[in-house]
Amino acid sequence: MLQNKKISFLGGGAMAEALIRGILKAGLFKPEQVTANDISQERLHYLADRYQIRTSPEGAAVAAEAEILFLTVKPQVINQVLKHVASKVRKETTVISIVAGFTIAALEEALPQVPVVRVMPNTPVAVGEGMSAIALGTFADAGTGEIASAIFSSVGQVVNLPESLLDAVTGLSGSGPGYAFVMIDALADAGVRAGLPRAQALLLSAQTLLGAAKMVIETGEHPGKLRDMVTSPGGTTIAGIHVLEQRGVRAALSDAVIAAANRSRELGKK
Ligand SMILES: NC(=O)C1=CN([C@@H]2O[C@H](COP(=O)(O)OP(=O)(O)OC[C@H]3O[C@@H](n4cnc5c(N)ncnc54)[C@H](OP(=O)(O)O)[C@@H]3O)[C@@H](O)[C@H]2O)C=CC1
Ligand SMILES: O=C(O)[C@@H]1CCC=N1
Repeated sequence: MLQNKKISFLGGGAMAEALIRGILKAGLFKPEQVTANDISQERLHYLADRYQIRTSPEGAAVAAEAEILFLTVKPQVINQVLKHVASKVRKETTVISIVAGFTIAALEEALPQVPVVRVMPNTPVAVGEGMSAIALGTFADAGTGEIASAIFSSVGQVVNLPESLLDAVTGLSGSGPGYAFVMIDALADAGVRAGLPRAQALLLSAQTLLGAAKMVIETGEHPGKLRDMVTSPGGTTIAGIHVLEQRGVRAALSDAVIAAANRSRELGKK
C-alpha cells in the first residue's frame, strides 16, 4: 500500500523530524521516498545530512509531486502555506495535517475534493511510542484511512475519533509529552535533592514513569488499583501521595489539559 509512495513534509521542524525519524526507524519508508520542505535552508541541510532524505526549498513543487503530503507547519502559517501550494496538490494525493486546531473544514476549503486526514500525534513517534488520534475528511475513503493508520501505527498507538474530540486529544496526548518531561525533570531534581547523583536520578525518574505507564497498558488494571499495590499501610508511598494531594497535583494536571485543549480551539479560530 505504501510501497514506493512519495511522502513529503511541508515544514521540517520538531514534529516533522520526529515523524521522519520514526517512520524510517520502523522501516515503513526508505529515505529516498521522503522529501522535506522548510523555510530554512539550514534546517533542510540538517535533515538531509541526518536522515539522508531528499529536501527542497520549493513548497509548491514538493506538494505537486507528493503522493502523501504532510502539513507540518505551525498553525500561525498554515493558511499562507496552503494558499501557496493548493493549486499544485493533486486530487489523488493524501493530505495529512497535524496542525493543532486546524479543522477539516478549513483544509477542505483550501483543498477542494482532496482526501484529507486530520491527525494529532505526539513527539514519542520518534521512538516508536507515539499516540495519535485520526479523523478522516469528507473525501477520504477507506484506503486513505488505511494509509494514515499504517503510518501512525508503525510509530505507536492509534485511535480513530470524531474530529470534535481532537482539541481534547491535543490537550492530553499531543501536549502530554511536555507535561511528562516536566515531571521527569522535577523527579530527577528531587532525587538529586535527596542525595542521588544526577545521571542516576534521571534514569530512576524516567524509567519509573516508563514502567508505570507500561503496567497500566499491559495489565489493563485501573491506575488506582496499581497505586494501591505500591502503597503499604503506614509506609513511604502514602506519605508521598499525601503531599501530592495536598499540593493539588491532580487539579494542576486537569487544568493543564483543559488549558491546552482551549488553546488548540483558539488556534483553530485564527
Ligand atoms: N511539536 C509537537 O509536539 C506537535 C506539533 N504538532 C503540530 O505540528 C506542527 C509543527 O509543530 P512543530 O514541529 O512543533 O513546529 P516547528 O516550529 O518546530 O516546525 C515548523 C517548521 O516549519 C517551518 N516553516 C515556517 N514557515 C514555513 C513555510 N512557509 N514553509 C515551510 N516551512 C515553514 C518553520 O521554520 P521557522 O522555525 O524558521 O519558522 C519550522 O522549521 C504545528 O502545527 C503543531 O501544532 C502536532 C502534534 C505535536
Ligand atoms: O504546543 C503545541 O502547540 C503543539 C501541539 C501539540 C503539541 N505541541
